[in-house]
Amino acid sequence: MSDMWRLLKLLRGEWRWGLAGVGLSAVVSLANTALLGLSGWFIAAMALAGHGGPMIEYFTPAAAIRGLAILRTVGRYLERLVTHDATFRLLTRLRVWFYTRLEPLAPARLQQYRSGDLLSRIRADIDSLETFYLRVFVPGAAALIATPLMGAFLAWISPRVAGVDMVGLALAGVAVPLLAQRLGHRPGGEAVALRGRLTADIADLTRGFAELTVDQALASQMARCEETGVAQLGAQRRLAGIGAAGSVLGGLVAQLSLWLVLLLTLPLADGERLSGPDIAMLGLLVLASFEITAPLPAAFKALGEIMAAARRIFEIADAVPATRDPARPEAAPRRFDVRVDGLTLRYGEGQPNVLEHLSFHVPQGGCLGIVGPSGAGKTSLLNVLLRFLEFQSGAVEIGGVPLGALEGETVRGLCAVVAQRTHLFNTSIRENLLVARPNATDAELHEALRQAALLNEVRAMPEGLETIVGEGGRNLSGGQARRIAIARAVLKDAPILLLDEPTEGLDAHSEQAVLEALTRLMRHRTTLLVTHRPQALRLADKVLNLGVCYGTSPP
Ligand SMILES: Nc1ncnc2c1ncn2[C@@H]1O[C@H](COP(=O)(O)OP(=O)(O)OP(=O)(O)O)[C@@H](O)[C@H]1O
Repeated sequence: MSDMWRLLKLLRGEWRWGLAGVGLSAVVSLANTALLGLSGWFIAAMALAGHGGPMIEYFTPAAAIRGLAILRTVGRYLERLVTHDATFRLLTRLRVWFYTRLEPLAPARLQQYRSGDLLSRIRADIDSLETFYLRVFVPGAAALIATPLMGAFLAWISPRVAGVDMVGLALAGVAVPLLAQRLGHRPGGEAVALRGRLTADIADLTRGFAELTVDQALASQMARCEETGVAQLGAQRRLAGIGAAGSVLGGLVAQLSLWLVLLLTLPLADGERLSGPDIAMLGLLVLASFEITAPLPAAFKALGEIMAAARRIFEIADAVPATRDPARPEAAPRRFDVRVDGLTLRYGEGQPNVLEHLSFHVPQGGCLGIVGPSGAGKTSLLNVLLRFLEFQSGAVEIGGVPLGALEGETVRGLCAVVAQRTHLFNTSIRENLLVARPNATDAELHEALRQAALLNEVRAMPEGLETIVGEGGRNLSGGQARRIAIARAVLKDAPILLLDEPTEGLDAHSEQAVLEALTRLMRHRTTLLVTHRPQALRLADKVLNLGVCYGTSPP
């Protein structure tokens, strides 16, 4: 119930549109029911008049029928317009809300999620929440408004007919939907979880296509995707079956109510307490009134799926970011030496310390090489400096200002990163460079490429700066991708450089080109260089061996 309440609260921002949609939906349902009832009465009355029965004045009912038909058509059009507009507004609001919750979690708190699963939450799960408004909230609230009005009108003509209709509507609008919701709870949850798993499996398949092909594991990964797909299809099929059974049951209740109303009212016709046309009208009113509750079984069947999607969204939205910005942040420092004093870091309660009592000082413009075995905490240290991770004890300062007193954005604005893996977007070299400085001129881009020792190679490409780098930069060599990262760092012109294995995986020739570019880049910048390559380590003034410290300044 608390998840449902939170979902309703998310609608709050669009409550005017929401209420307009509900109001229009209720009006359309009532107009439709009245149209059918009145038409039945009119046809029956006209038929009786044609057979010598009482004469009727037909202008008024004929005009009312036309009016109701117009109201129904225009109302339905407006209802679609308003509810769909409200849905798009809601989707925009939800996606922005979710993104603002998601962003501070990256990267530390999102590492536990598979990227495909996250994508599924951002896209498909949010779409499921949209269903909550269109398929659950609007028809449910419209039924709550229209049903009492319908009951009051019928009770005015015949309390017994009203009683039958209300019992029928309670069965079709409450009991059947609740049953559908109960039955749909499990397959709905399964369908959402399987959808996330399938997206993640497919993302793994496409990303790791080359490796899977080489290791002859493509068939097994595809079989895995197919297995998940089949399971998801099974859950969807069960849900569709429940929805269909709900509709059938609702229809059955409507038909039974009609028969019951006829059984109750036909004897009254003899006593002339109800005319023949009145009976036709009552029967059709009762039958048409079930249109109000018709969408509810399918909607409630979808509730399990919707709530499972909501829980997946709330799980991310409620996660606490790894670092919090201070309430009163300090201004960016003017000096850029880095001091670490007694730093201890672990990834969670009960987890071992990754870094323990670590101390060093890198003077402004100096370069500290960092070495250590795999798992020693080199990347974790860089992530602390980027304010991606909070540490347990000790002090970290940039230019004498404690890291915790600065906003994450400020800290990251002071740092440029060149890592082993450069994220390249599947677009032109120009766009990939503009990430670092969106308003850079062509001359600045060329200068950055020159400093990164990449200008001649880009000029030799037929498309030059407009060359598309391909998915994950696959049209470029590893060395070229690394030098794009260096060109980005040049464009960013940040005073602190964090280099994480910048020459790893490169051949001797590419390594030399990257090292020359790095030497230029590091001039006048404070650098922390994580590497185990002897060539790269020569760039460092001092070396810190995580585990064994030597050559570092005293804290
Ligand atoms: N998100 C995380 N949650 C829990 N433990 C983590 C997380 N990230 C890293 N670790 C652990 O922290 C330790 C240090 O990892 P880190 O990646 O910093 O080491 P590293 O020295 O950079 O290793 P490598 O040279 O292999 O990249 C490892 O034991 C690793 O398993």
